[in-house]
Amino acid sequence: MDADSRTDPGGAMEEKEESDMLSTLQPYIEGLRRELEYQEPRLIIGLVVALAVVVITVVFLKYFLTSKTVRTAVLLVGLCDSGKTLLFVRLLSGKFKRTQTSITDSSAPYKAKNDKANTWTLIDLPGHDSLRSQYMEKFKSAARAIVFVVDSAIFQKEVRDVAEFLYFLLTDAVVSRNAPTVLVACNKQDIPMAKSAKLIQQQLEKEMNTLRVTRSAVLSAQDGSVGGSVFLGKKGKDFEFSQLPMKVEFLEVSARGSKGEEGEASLESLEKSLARL
Ligand SMILES: Nc1nc2c(ncn2[C@@H]2O[C@H](COP(=O)(O)OP(=O)(O)OP(=O)(O)O)[C@@H](O)[C@H]2O)c(=O)[nH]1
Repeated sequence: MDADSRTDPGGAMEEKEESDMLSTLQPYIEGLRRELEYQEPRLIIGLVVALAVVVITVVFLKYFLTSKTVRTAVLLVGLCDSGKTLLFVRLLSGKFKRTQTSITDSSAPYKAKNDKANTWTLIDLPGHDSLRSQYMEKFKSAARAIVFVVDSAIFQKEVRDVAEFLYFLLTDAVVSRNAPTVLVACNKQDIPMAKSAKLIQQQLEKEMNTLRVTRSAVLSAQDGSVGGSVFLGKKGKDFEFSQLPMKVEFLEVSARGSKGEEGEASLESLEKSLARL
C-alpha cells in the first residue's frame, strides 16, 4: 500500500467513480459531438441566408425611400377661360397682362411667400378639353399641388363640366397615390355674379356624387381600380371632399382684381396656401 492510498482511500474511490461516469457518458458525448459536426454547416448556411435577407431588405427599403422623386410642380388647371394664364402671370410678376387661349404649357420658377422661400415650378396647362388629358399625363406625377381654377361668374352654367374635370383628376391613380394638395381657386370674384367658394364646394360635392354613381359602375368590385382610376371618396357615403386622401381647399380669388387692369390682383388666400406647401 503506498502512502497516498493509505492516507486518502476515499479519493481513489471518487476518481474511480468519476472515470466510470465518464465512460458511461462517453457514447452520449461522442454522439453530441458528431451531431454538432453534422449540424454546423447547416447552421452556418442558415445564418448566411438570414444575414442576406436582412441586407437585401435594408438595400431595398433604402432604394425605395430615397428614389422617391421630389415633387416640385404646382399645376394650374381648369376649364378654358377660367383665368389660369392671368393667374400664372399675376403670381409670378404681380402685373396684369392680356391673355390668349393657351395651346401649350408654360412654366416658370415661383418663390413661395414663406420664411424658407421654397421655390416651386409653376406650370400653366392649356384648358381645352382636347389637350387636357395629354398635359395632365405629362405633369401629374410631378405635382406637389394642383391649383384647379374655376370661373365663379359662370359656374352655374359650367358646373357639370367643372365636376367632370375635377372627377377625372381626383380619381386618377397617380394623383390619388401622391395626394398633392388641391387648391380650388374660385376665380373672378370681382364680378358681382360670382358664386362663393362655399356654394361652389357644395354644388361640386353634389354633382360629383351623381357622377360617381354612373362612373363607378365600371370599376372592379375587387380592388376598386380599373384603367388607372380609383373610387372617389368613401363607399356607401355621400361624397365630400374631406373623404379624399389629399387636402382640398376652396379659395376665393380674383386674378384681375377689383380695380381692373391697373390695380392689384386679390390672391392672398392662394398665396398663403402655396406658402404652406
Ligand atoms: N373679371 C375677371 N376676369 C378675369 C379674371 N381672371 C381672368 N380673367 C379674364 O378671363 C379671360 C381668360 O383668362 P385666361 O387667363 O386667358 O384663361 P385660361 O384659363 O388661361 O384660358 P385657356 O388658356 O383657354 O385655358 C381673360 O380675358 C382674362 O382677363 C378675374 O379674376 N376677373
